[in-house]
Amino acid sequence: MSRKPIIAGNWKMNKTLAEAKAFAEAVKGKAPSADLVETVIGSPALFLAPLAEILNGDVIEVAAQNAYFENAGAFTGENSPAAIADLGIKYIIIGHSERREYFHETDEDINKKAKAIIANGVTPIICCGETLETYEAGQTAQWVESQITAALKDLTPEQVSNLVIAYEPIWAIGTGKSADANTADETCGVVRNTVEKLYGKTVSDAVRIQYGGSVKPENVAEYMSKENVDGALVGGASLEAESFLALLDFVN
Ligand SMILES: O=C(CO)COP(=O)(O)O
Repeated sequence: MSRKPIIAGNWKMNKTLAEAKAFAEAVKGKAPSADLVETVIGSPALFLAPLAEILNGDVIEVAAQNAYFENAGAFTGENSPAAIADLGIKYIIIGHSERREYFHETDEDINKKAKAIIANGVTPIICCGETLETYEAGQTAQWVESQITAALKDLTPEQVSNLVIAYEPIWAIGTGKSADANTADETCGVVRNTVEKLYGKTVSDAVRIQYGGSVKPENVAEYMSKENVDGALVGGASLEAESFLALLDFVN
């Protein structure tokens, strides 16, 4: 089964407008062919429009880092999936552990967001992952299975086939302490088996699963060599243009 690799940067709450634009100008025209790998920049909402404009026609896609689950209304401070879709944005990251922890997002919210995003023709990148405590208690598989089952509730097989899921162990995010490639492969395998149990093998063979947590140019190829790892969701190492582009070198 060959799934197209997908490398996505997640800038989190970093950069000014000038820095975001300079980054886009620096990477424009430099990513490998979209036949080999999909390349995505996850930007704060403020910079989505200028990034989409600079990268219009380039192989690099832009992703939002969040969206609300309503298309309009009295929801001060939120951004709708409809408005994000209207900018030509292809992906929206949802359920990141930082959103779950600091902004109290629940599995139910994430499921509603997934549905609203898909209804607007955008692909969600749905994050899951366990705390250090859960990992050390040997409960990772049950935890991730439960998060994924809740996030996918009521989605159709076709919708799930087109999704991207990111497995990000919380203990490996921004810590420099990455899960080793076999552990990442094993838990991405748990995600795939969960999808298979819910939707069957055709769907689980199609869904793309990223690993995230201290991925760098030096270790990305090892993750990408694993059966169940189809991509990476990268924080720190996606912030500088040179390092971001170096994450794509594994295709050569
Ligand atoms: O949370 C992450 C990406 O969403 C991972 O962040 P780091 O790559 O900085 O560990």
